[in-house]
Amino acid sequence: METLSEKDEFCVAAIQTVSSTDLHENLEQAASLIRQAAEQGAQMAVLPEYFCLMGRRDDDKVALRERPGKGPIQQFLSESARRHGLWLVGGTLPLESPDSGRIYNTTLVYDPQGSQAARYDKIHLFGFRRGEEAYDESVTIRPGGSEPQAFEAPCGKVGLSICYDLRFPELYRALGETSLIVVPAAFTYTTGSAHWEILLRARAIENQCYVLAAAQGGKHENGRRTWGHSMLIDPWGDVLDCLPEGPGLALGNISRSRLEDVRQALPALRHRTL
Ligand SMILES: NC(=O)CC(=O)C(=O)O
Repeated sequence: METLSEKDEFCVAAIQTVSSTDLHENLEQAASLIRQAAEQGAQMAVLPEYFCLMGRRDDDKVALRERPGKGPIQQFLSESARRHGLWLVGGTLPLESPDSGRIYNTTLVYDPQGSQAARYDKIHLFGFRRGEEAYDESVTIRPGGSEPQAFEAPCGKVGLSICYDLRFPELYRALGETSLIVVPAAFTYTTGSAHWEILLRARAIENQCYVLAAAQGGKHENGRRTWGHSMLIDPWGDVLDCLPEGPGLALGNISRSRLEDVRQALPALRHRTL
């Protein structure tokens, strides 16, 4: 495996989708964007939360649940990683849980050979109520255990998190030092316009690492509107690329020397006392 010490830059892409209520249509959209990412040199691609379904009802995703290691969504992810020879952080998909009416909202990671390299079940479940807008993920989703999850890639350690997790900085501290944090997400238009970029940049600055966030972004068939603004942020907190709305990519390089420069100039990670 070629690592960053041999070659300083590792190209990553956040894929933004506007997913519909149709699984096959969504997989086709994802397939085309993964191909575009690979053609533009991405060695790792991240899909957004719920890339395979933005259902009309909250429990539509429960009907789509798969057993670990089995099912069309997992097959699609594994084959896509292998076909394009890239690391694929598979957004989220519904995996069965011990509860009858609830699923895990899970990120699976595949290596360039198509083998599963990591699994993370969303820990923090979104709840929001204001005016007509109301969300309560805990009705259909069982929270994951409190263990943070990461995997090793050629760019170094990659920490996993999903959407609403972004509001809980203790999760990222618990991951330890990472080169990159990935955030598949589907932030609402309301909360995203207020908080999304600030939260992402804060996580990059306080953990002195790259943050790659892949979002849903646009008006969905189910009436929802998501904020989009998929982006790559560097360890100084600068936004390297951002896609405001619509399907597409935010793309850029992870550089070991940039990570080291920021950590050396401002050794905040070493100054922690708690
Ligand atoms: N949709 C989410 O899980 C989170 C969100 O929109 C927010 O935190 O705001």
